[in-house]
Amino acid sequence: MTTFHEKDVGVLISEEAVQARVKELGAQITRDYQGKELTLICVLKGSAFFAIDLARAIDLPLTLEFLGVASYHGGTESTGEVRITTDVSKPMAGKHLLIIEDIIDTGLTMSFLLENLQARHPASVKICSLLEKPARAKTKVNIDYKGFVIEDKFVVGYGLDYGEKYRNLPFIGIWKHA
Ligand SMILES: O=P(O)(O)OC[C@H]1O[C@H](OP(=O)(O)OP(=O)(O)O)[C@H](O)[C@@H]1O
Ligand code: HPA
Ligand SMILES: [Mg+2]
Repeated sequence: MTTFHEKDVGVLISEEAVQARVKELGAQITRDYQGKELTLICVLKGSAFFAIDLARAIDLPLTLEFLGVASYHGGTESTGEVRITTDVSKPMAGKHLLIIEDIIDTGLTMSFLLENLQARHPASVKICSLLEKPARAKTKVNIDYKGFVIEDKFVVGYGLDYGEKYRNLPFIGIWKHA
């Protein structure tokens, strides 16, 4: 049992609930992309755990790409400046892209990603996010595959960090000191 977090983090969405929802999303994506060549864009670092679990829940021959961006720099507020830290390994032209995110909070990261990827002339771009926090939205993002809508709390776990910590918790938790 992991217990290091208990003073600082309370459970919001259990490991079981997260895993059940990942399986449902995987089944839905499998149905929707039949006959298409799917490329999953795992947005580092936050979506790494979700993207890997989701990839295993999709019954299709897919390609996995990693794209690193950062704007929170370990804190609880977006700096508003999104930077690419690692780019994908191949041209994205003509591909069916599904961007995988852990959370859409202000929406600034996803707006940046959409604009950046659309400029590479893919066949299609859709969005899959495990979490949406609508209370903080600064720009409207249409999420094609959504895991859970959450309240206006800073969350950690299952890829999400505070100061680079807590990504390895298997559940979504609320950071108690924000
Ligand atoms: O909707 P937004 O307000 O833009 O917030 C969402 C983004 O912020 C987090 O990334 P972060 O910049 O913390 O980098 P990380 O994934 O490496 O933690 C998260 O993983 C999303 O990518
Ligand atoms: O609530 C959050 N937690 C961790 N990282 C984040 N990045 C955007 N929102 C969050
Ligand atoms: Mg972060």
